[in-house]
Amino acid sequence: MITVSEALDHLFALVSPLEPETVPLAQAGGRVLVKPAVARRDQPPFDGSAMDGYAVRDEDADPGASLTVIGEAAAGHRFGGSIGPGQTVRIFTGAPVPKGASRVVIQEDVTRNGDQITLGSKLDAKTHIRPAGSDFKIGDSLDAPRRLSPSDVALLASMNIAQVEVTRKPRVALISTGDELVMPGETPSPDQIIASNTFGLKALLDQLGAEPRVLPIARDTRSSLEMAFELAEGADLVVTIGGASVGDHDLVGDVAQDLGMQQAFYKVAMRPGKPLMAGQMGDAAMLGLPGNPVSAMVCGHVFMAPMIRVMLGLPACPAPRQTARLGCDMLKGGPREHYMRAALDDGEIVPEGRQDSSLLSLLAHADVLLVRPAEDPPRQKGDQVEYIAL
Ligand SMILES: Nc1nc2c(c(=O)[nH]1)N[C@H]1C(S)=C(S)[C@@H](COP(=O)(O)OP(=O)(O)OC[C@H]3O[C@@H](n4cnc5c(N)ncnc54)[C@H](O)[C@@H]3O)O[C@H]1N2
Ligand code: MOO
Repeated sequence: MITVSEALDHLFALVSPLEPETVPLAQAGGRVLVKPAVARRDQPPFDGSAMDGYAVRDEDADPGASLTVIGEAAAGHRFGGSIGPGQTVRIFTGAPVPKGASRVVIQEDVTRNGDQITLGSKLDAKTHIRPAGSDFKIGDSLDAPRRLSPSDVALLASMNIAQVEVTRKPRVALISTGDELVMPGETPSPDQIIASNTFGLKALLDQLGAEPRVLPIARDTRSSLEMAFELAEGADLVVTIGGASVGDHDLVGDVAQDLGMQQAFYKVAMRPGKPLMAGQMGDAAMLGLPGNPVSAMVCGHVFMAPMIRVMLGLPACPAPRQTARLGCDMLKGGPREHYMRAALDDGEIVPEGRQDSSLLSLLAHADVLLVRPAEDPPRQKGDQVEYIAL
């Protein structure tokens, strides 16, 4: 059996960044920017007022001074003239600061009477002016590759970038396998259960920015599996669920190989997720996940997600790990790297008592996957341990 890290190296060799496409900014959130986006203007494009008040010359900004209001500057409407000695312009937040003014006195510090104002006895030291280009300047850029956050999208809009080049979404075909499965909402026979991890993986793929397609469930026969692989035609990644182990009805690996799948590996020294397989199938990468619901979901986070990130043009990295303080003692670990459902509370991590790979309810309640290396020695409360956020 190979290690998780060796398996990831094989998987990264099976995928490469997809081609770019251009999308309107309104559809750019969550997509991966392909090349740096360069600002087409300065922001703000003028020295602007940060407050509602009165624009004044520095020389006139004395406590108690009386000034004459000669006009108004509002957001979108500048005052065309300039301010001379003893003069002021009524100004609002976002308006260009008139020529001659070097500060804005907030209206709370002013008494107005007709076109005369009197400055208060205490003025703050701030200019309340945002200099031109103080946010960004023409030519400043947002670097790529980068998954565009809501804040990034706002920044791009501000840079007057209406369309962006992003990586095409990876097309992923999800094939559930097994005579025991029915789709959610259907009526199972007494021996059947509902396909669950299929939909968990679909949600994960949506979140990762892929384009998942849930195919009809393949039954435990060669012909049904062959048909499912046929339906997966056109996918960049084909993900099968179940039928990966050594039982008489576990046919996925055999059928895939008969259809030309070049196997990269089978079985990984991890728990859960041991009977994982992967390979190249025509133009697509193939990832065969174990059927146990938690195994499939854990492999989704540990293997499928990093593959998708590479296809999106992001760096080839394992799922990011963080560290936390263990909240209890743990006995010696086993021979396989163990991904344990755990609670993380106030910086302290505590694994669930039960770790059977069929228990989805525990996965749904877990905050993180605590990662124990193979042959981990006994651990004490307070030790630092690694985890992957869910
Ligand atoms: N003799 C051995 N038996 C098993 C081994 C082994 O090493 N030797 N490994 C066990 C491990 S570990 C796992 S994991 C499972 C993986 O088996 P398969 O990938 O062949 O999965 P199935 O047998 O098809 O299903 C296992 C389990 O999961 C349920 N399942 C399958 N697909 C779904 C789905 N889409 N949604 C919900 N539940 C699903 C299925 O009904 C089974 O209960 O093998 C062990 N056996
Ligand atoms: O690896 Mo299985 O995936 O332990 O349940």
